Amino acid sequence: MGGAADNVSSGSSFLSDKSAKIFVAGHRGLVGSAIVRKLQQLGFTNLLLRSHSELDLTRQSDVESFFANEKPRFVILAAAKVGGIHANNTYPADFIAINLQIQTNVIDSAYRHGVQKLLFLGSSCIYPKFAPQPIPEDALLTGPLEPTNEWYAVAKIAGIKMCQAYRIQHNWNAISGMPTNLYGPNDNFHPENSHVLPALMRRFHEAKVNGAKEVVVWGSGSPLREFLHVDDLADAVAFLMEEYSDLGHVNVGSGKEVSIKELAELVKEVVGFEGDLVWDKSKPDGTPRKLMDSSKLAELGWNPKISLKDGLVDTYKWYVQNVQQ
Ligand SMILES: NC(=O)C1=CN([C@@H]2O[C@H](COP(=O)(O)OP(=O)(O)OC[C@H]3O[C@@H](n4cnc5c(N)ncnc54)[C@H](OP(=O)(O)O)[C@@H]3O)[C@@H](O)[C@H]2O)C=CC1
Ligand SMILES: C[C@H]1O[C@H](OP(=O)(O)OP(=O)(O)OC[C@H]2O[C@@H](n3cnc4c(=O)[nH]c(N)nc43)[C@H](O)[C@@H]2O)[C@@H](O)[C@@H](O)C1=O
Repeated sequence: MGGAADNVSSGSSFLSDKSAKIFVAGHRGLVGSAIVRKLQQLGFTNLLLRSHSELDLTRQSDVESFFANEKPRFVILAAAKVGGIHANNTYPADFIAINLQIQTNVIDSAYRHGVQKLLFLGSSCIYPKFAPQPIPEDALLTGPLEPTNEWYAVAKIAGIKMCQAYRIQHNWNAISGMPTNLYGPNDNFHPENSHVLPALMRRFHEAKVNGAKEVVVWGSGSPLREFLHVDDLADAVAFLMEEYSDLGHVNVGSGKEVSIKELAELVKEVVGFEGDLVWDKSKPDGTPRKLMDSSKLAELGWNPKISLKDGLVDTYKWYVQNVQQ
């Protein structure tokens, strides 16, 4: 099959045709749902959406038939096996296998069925555990990974490299964005398998409602993390689809870091829990620090807008209206 090489030079912009067919893979998740909201705000009218039960992206022949039949013009790949430190550490086989399957099937089928441009989403965990801070894009593959999520990270690194390889060999327009830790509406609030921010929001909320005196928080509280509201990420994705078509992956962060202790205090305040924090030091801390250098994206012309405090207030409002019992 011919692939999409001709489309790289077609020159038409992402934003110029609001009737272009765009496949948003993973549209019911945290990131995919924010991207759908953003594209709808921008006026796109032809979004191609399939739930996991309608199309299992780990099934190569189903993905192949889907692309052959639907022939989307753009693809944003936000479907993945995703979880926090505990899930990554407990299900390493799922995190490496499912992610390799999804991204390999989608990227290869998209190329072979004439997709004009694809954006792959990785994660800040691709970088070495002890990378220089803030972490520049060229820190990739310069040292050992954080053991709690190396399986997921290896899959994500393979995704970046696959996009680069298809660009080099086929002149195909595949790009990669590396978001920092995200949060917002439609996050996963599972008590064990979620990321820290939704986990704490739920735990503090339930403690407040039940009149509990204390809440357990994992680890030492000292690790530093950078958080970005998912609506900012969705805005950056639309920006990259329009403005960026090159080999290197692009960091997408807020540029602001907080310790897990500071985050816990902030979530506690936003939720309105008045009890104490108890630290469970038997749980892993993970990477000590993970602040990305997002100056490449800033130089291209994009910057985040939503502060952590405002984003937390917005997310807690959403949680109370949509998730809590
Ligand atoms: N959340 C974060 O903090 C960060 C996320 N990212 C990246 O952003 C992307 C999206 O993450 P996020 O939105 O948080 O994850 P979510 O878990 O919220 O959403 C993932 C989506 O992928 C779908 N999916 C999973 N497996 C399959 C499958 N086999 N076939 C079809 N669909 C599938 C899920 O559907 P279902 O729920 O039905 O299984 C869900 O809609 C990922 O690539 C992730 O690596 C990067 C950095 C940080
Ligand atoms: C986005 C990124 O997310 C994962 O990496 P992580 O940044 O370590 O993610 P996390 O949100 O799960 O934890 C952050 C910190 O917070 C502490 N912590 C406290 N209390 C809870 C708690 O209740 N739940 C969780 N999950 N963590 C807690 C926890 O011990 C850790 O020190 C990757 O696996 C990978 O998926 C990835 O790319």
